[in-house]
Amino acid sequence: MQHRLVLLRHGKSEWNRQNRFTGWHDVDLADEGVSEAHGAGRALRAAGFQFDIAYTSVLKRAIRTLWIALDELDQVWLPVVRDWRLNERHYGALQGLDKAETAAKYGDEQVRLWRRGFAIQPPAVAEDSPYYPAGQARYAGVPRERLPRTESLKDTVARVAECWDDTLAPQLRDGRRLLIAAHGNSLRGLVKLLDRIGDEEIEKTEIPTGVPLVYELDAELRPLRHYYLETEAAAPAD
Ligand SMILES: O=C(O)[C@H](O)COP(=O)(O)O
Repeated sequence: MQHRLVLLRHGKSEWNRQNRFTGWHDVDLADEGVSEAHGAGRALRAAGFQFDIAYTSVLKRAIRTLWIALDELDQVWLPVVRDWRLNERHYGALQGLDKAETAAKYGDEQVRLWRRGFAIQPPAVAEDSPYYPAGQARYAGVPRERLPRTESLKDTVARVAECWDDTLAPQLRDGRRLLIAAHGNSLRGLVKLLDRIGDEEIEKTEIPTGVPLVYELDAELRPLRHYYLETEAAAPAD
């Protein structure tokens, strides 16, 4: 093993709890999600993990999860980079909708296609929608044409791949130990890249909230194995 990389999906959020499509909406952690974040940090510390740099998105549910985990690791001094390309997938006009009500309105199959179809984009938000990110201060440095009104998983994978190529992989090659606190679909995208999972196959990959996923990589950053740490909140997933 040459490198170890830890991926951590944020703890359960208020809208996860309410079963609402969240996407780029900046919702906070639910109390349960705060507990999950503490459990993740304690599991990492118990397993002896230390990091050189952390990456996260510009959404508070991931940032706060990282802060809590670093506090448990006694590494709050760690350099942290917030990169919009690690944001959750933008869910377009579905953001804010209850997933069950949406299925009742459009049918289970349509919602399944929107949620887990690889190249399918939900309906886009209008440019005057509060869910259109252009004009929000946190995206001031992002060219307007890059800011989505909706995204497929394919779109999300493309921006995560760019972040991997220009930032994450070079850090690993330089021997730095990375902790990445992000979102269900941006991490599914990273896992897809690492494990070379097919466009159809990725539908079966789900990542639990608040459970550290450890990747052991060879010198060429190819995965040798991956595993979840056991946390107080969750036994290792299969
Ligand atoms: O953005 C959201 O709604 C969730 O974080 C991910 O939702 P999904 O599991 O339906 O893609």
